[in-house]
Amino acid sequence: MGSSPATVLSQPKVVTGDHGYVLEDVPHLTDYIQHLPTYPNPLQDNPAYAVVKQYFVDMDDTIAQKIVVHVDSPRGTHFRRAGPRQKVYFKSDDVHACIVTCGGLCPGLNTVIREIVGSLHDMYGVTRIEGIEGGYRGFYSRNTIPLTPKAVNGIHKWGGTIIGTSRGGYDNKKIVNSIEDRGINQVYIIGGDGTQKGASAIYEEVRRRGLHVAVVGIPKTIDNDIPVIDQSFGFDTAVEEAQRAIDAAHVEALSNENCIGLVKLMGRNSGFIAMHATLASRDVDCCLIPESSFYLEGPGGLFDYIEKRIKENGHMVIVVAEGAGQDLVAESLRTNDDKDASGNKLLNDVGLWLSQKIKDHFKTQTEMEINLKYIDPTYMIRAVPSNASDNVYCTLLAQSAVHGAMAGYTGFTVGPVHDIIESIMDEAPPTQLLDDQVVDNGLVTKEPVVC
Ligand SMILES: Nc1ncnc2c1ncn2[C@@H]1O[C@H](COP(=O)(O)OP(=O)(O)OP(=O)(O)O)[C@@H](O)[C@H]1O
Ligand SMILES: O=P(O)(O)OC[C@H]1O[C@](O)(CO)[C@@H](O)[C@@H]1O
Ligand SMILES: [Mg+2]
Repeated sequence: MGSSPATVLSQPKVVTGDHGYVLEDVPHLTDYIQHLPTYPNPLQDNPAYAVVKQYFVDMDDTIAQKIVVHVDSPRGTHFRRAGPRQKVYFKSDDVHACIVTCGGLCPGLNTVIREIVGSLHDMYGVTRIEGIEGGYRGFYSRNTIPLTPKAVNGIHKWGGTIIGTSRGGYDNKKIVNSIEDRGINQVYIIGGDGTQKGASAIYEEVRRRGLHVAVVGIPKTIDNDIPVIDQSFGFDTAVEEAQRAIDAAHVEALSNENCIGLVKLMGRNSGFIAMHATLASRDVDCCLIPESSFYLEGPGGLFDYIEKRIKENGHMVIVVAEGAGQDLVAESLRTNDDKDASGNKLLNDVGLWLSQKIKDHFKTQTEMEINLKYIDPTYMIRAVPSNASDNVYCTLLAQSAVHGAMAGYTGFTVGPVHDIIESIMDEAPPTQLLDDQVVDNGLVTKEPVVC
């Protein structure tokens, strides 16, 4: 087996075809290692799959990013479909896999860990799987945790991550040295935008060294702020959990005179949790999100609206995403330039600030006496185990990641596009709204489809 280490950053693999067809392909080990041996996929001998007629994904299957088209639209961007391939680029006995979780907690982390272990073990007969403890820094500062099917059996019922997580501590050279020294050849990296930027750089360094190592990212963010994919895992659970806080705020608001129930929900740069929880609840009068600015005073301002709703209804419920109104908070509090260990800007507490502003306004500017009940369930919505639908989703993601690595793909992430799981080039996902999302009256919505 010959290898030729690449000296420059890998180029995006883009394949074009007729009628404006574009395939954003994912890197493969054979892009930089020649003459890699292949093996038949052991799944073909697995009795569990004997009844399935076509189990393997056709090598040419790709999925269109946009499914709303016009008669003369170009075929547009496509992604490679994830799933098991007929040929694999690792002998099961030779696989030495590791899993790491980084960034904030998210429901479903343990399910993904469990299902990576289960897929590697049950589908491919892999027995050497280790957990990297406490995020990226664990690669070079901690011992690994052996992950067997028995060790991970019940963990999908628990919140958090059994291997721990952290922010900061990213050292590309030390991490890749550790991968090389330990003889690890499959790296599963579960985390958000920061983590995936780190994963992409790990892939580049692995490639530069010409290593037979597959690097796979599994996108995680409770904020659901990843473009391209339909939804991130744990989001459904978080929205469900947020309902409890909104329900409590509504009960308080209903039961007390002139009462405002105010709930702050997670969402640093995006209001997806706040918006979905609002749409699901139907008890929320006003939802404030980072994507849409608002103002407090004067006609059309928030105070004006609160006064109107209280007069009409005797109560109201407000949901505010943690990243909303940061410009306004910064005007009245000191500018906060603090950052967390990963370099993320630390936000001012919009919930407390808004509570105080509303109370002050009604006390000093109106005759109306109000009651305000503030609920901050921040960590409660992400420290819970994943719900049933997230569990199924996490399982599919984990299986797709394992199939992709076994098939020799590397430097990619997996995620659903139109409910079909794709392999997507591993590059930093920007945290911004997609083209087909519209902002209207403080609410962000995906463009509706009429069937
Ligand atoms: N640009 C980057 N390059 C390399 N590593 C990074 C980069 N940004 C962040 N990291 C590393 O990735 C890890 C996780 O980053 P971060 O704390 O920002 O969480 P995240 O993955 O974005 O998840 P969350 O959704 O919780 O924000 C940290 O160890 C951090 O040092
Ligand atoms: O307090 P921590 O653990 O840094 O995490 C808080 C952040 O994590 C997130 O949930 C993203 O994972 C953000 O919504 C939030 O700002
Ligand atoms: Mg992040």
